[in-house]
Amino acid sequence: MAKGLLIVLSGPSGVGKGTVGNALRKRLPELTYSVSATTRQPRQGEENGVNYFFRTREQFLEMIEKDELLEYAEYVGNYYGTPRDFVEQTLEQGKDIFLEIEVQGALKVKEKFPEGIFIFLLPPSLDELKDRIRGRGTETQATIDHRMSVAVDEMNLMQHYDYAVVNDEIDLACKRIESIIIAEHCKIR
Ligand SMILES: Nc1nc2c(ncn2[C@@H]2O[C@H](COP(=O)(O)OP(=O)(O)O)[C@@H](O)[C@H]2O)c(=O)[nH]1
Ligand SMILES: Nc1ncnc2c1ncn2[C@@H]1O[C@H](COP(=O)(O)OP(=O)(O)O)[C@@H](O)[C@H]1O
Repeated sequence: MAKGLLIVLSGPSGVGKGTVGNALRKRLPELTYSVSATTRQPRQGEENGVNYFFRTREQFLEMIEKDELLEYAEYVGNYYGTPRDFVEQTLEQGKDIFLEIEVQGALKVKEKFPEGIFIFLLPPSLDELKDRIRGRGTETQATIDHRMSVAVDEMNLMQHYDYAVVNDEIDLACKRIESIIIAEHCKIR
């Protein structure tokens, strides 16, 4: 049986990865989504095992030690990582798996899965990006400034990706991602 496709959506904080990822879940319910582990505190409405596996720093370090993570990154003071077994089992079953992760982690996944499909989500402009981070209301001014400076560095890594998708409108961005997945399945390998 052919293996599934590993699809990675990445891009700067606040660009809309979570929003587009959630919209995609509704449009493409047959796609399997990886749930990451993190040491950050749950935000209102977030559920353990659904949005993230919320873990203590000790638990996370143990996952690293046991090599249970496909990749992990420290991002704005917290750890985030992709549980390895779930990704590998999904691909072995011939199903596609979708990861929504930040840029450092995506590049580590690329080293292990160069055949993956790497999609970079872009904001319509940097001003719009700042407005989105601020508008979400989850950040203080200091973390907004930090996230913006990280975002500018992250944009420079776009060249390592296969596709660039502008998140101007959520529906359009989803349609572009859906089209990429369809095209990749039609590709002669
Ligand atoms: N490397 C890596 N990054 C992740 C993972 N899960 C989530 N992220 C990224 O971590 C960053 C921060 O996530 P979060 O705290 O939920 O904030 P938000 O995505 O900016 O709302 C985002 O860029 C996520 O895409 C993961 O498993 N590995
Ligand atoms: N296409 C869009 N147009 C307008 N606002 C958007 C769009 N996509 C996302 N947003 C808003 O931008 C903010 C950041 O989105 P989020 O999904 O949390 O980003 P990320 O996961 O990349 O950090 C949220 O307030 C979200 O509602």
